[in-house]
Amino acid sequence: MLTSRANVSVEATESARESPDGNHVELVREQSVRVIAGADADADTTDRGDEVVILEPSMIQIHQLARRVAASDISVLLLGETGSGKEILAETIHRHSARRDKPMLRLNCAAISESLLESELFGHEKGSFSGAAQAKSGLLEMVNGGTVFLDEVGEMPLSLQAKLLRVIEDRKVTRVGGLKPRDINVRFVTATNRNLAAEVARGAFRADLYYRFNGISLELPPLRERLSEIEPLVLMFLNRTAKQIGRKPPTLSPEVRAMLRRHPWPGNIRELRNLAERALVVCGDGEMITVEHLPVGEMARAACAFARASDPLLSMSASTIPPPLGDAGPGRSERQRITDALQQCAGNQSSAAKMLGISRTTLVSRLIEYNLPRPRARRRKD
Ligand SMILES: Nc1ncnc2c1ncn2[C@@H]1O[C@H](COP(=O)(O)OP(=O)(O)OP(=O)(O)O)[C@@H](O)[C@H]1O
Repeated sequence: MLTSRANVSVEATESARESPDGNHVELVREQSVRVIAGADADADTTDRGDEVVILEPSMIQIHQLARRVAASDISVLLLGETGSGKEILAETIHRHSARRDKPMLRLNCAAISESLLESELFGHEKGSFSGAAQAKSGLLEMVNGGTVFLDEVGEMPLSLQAKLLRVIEDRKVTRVGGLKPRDINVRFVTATNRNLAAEVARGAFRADLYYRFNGISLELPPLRERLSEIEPLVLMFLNRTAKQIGRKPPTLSPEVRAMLRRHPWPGNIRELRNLAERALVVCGDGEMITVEHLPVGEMARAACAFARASDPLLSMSASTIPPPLGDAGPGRSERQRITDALQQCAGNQSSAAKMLGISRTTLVSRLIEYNLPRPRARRRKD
């Protein structure tokens, strides 16, 4: 059974509070951090024993497929944005494969130089290059019988791609500076956040190696398309960090919950984890996490850069709203002017943009930048 709603419970409590204007009492729903149950034998955890949250139907499907695929020896290519959980999926594949009792080794192809990458993969003989004081077996030899996880494989230099292809086809590896080919038996799981097919098309990645790696590809959706997982993930990270530093688990304010759902999470779960850990250390013990505990400016900038990168129209619209005469602070007044204009135009974005003297796309980018809710499109009456 995959990690499911059953063991990712979010406890909700309701409490009565005076409204901000003091005129009435309102019910406030707070979600408190769940107590993470001990991992059951079949639950998904990372190799470090951290709990993995998988709630979104698309994610459940991918992890189920990964487990099915794990049983065969087919090579698997994992696609998805940075921080979306490719390494965790690679671990799942290894753990559910017949190679589970052998090692799984990871190599980040973007993190080291070409020559080091080659000697890490293939090993080297003594004296084969300056600094090679000892002979060293490479990853492919060391992991024999197990799984090699090549992360960011799209960054692998073409010359090394050719050598690796040879190794895969011959199932033999020769150390750098050596002559003796050694038998190897490894399964490749590779990952990239690039469009590898496009890299092949532009000649930056070898087509033959791409087909070797891409026995089957699994694509992880970005976190912004996994809305049901955002809050449980935040709560899980908060709970974990609170435990580590001996704090009471905090709760989330309704504004924070809304903000977390609106943010596009360009850094995906890694970004969310950092944000949760930071929020916990800046808020008081057992306090509710409010917007003040979040790096709002940083989030807005990241959201804006993301919107620009994913919408060429936005990147072309360089116009800014001209500041009105006598403005106190440009950031605050611009945000306020947008809110006012939208209110006056009953949420009609085109009219509000006209009123502000900017294009509709600029208005949308400002809404994202200032973390303002986008008004829903109205239906025309026939
Ligand atoms: N479903 C999940 N539940 C809990 N934690 C997760 C989940 N997915 C990812 N994480 C955590 O988020 C962080 C990033 O995940 P991971 O390293 O697997 O992403 P990635 O896609 O391989 O990133 P990159 O492309 O940058 O290498 C890790 O700390 C990981 O433990």
